[in-house]
Amino acid sequence: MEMEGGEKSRSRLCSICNQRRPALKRPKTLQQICRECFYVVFEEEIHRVIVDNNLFKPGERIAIGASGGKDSTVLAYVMSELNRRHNYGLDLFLLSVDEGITGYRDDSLETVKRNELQYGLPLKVVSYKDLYGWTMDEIVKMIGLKNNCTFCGVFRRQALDRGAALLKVDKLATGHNADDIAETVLLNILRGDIARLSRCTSIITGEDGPIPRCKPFKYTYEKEIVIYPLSYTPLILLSFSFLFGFDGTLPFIY
Ligand SMILES: Nc1ncnc2c1ncn2[C@@H]1O[C@H](COP(=O)(O)OP(=O)(O)OP(=O)(O)O)[C@@H](O)[C@H]1O
Repeated sequence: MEMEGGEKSRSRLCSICNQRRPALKRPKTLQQICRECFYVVFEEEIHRVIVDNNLFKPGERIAIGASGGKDSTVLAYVMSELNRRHNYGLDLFLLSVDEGITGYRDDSLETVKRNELQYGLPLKVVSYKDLYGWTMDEIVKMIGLKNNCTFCGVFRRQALDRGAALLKVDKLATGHNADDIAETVLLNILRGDIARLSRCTSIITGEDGPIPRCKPFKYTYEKEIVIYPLSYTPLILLSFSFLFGFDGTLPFIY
């Protein structure tokens, strides 16, 4: 995302439609494109990933792991749009895990509750307190801060499986993006964990477990996920306005 000014940028046109002024340089391809073309290519690339990898079958019930963060919020919106536009025939649900972390998850759950209404997707919240009898705050009081992320990660994984079983879904889609996967690859190399290294880039995992998981954003750059809600969509913009302090201007515009 580079800002440029002056005569040179004014004379350029979007390299896709060749009609409008470019609004951004795509971090992924370095193409200079307009806002309108950006949201079309962003959504269509995800559609291609879904189709080319047979991520879903018509009639399936799919839970979207909804943390209230940017990735899963954009994923919920894009999946509900594509499901309608391309007639995937999926029953979509939002599934949130409330770890019981005061000042963190309680805030982001408010975003998920807004998404439930805005996108018209039923929401299921499963909490550590209900599943395990302990909130994460209570666990930290007992064990301290050391290793608490490891506990939380293991519990969350299990809680997502339990929530998915309660919703009777066929698959769980998560908002893991290309940057997350690159980070995991590097971590596994540093740890020398060959088994995980070979698994961590798969777009579908856990097919032999209770609920297969998939990553429709496997090839999507984090920067583009951040740009997407700013670039067009009124509904999703509403979800993010409090995060970005959106004032009607696009920071990446020339
Ligand atoms: N509490 C949660 N409830 C439901 N799903 C979750 C939760 N936490 C994480 N996930 C799922 O796992 C994915 C990866 O989460 P993680 O926290 O590692 O990354 P992130 O980049 O911060 O994602 P996000 O921006 O969606 O919060 C999320 O996109 C979401 O689909």
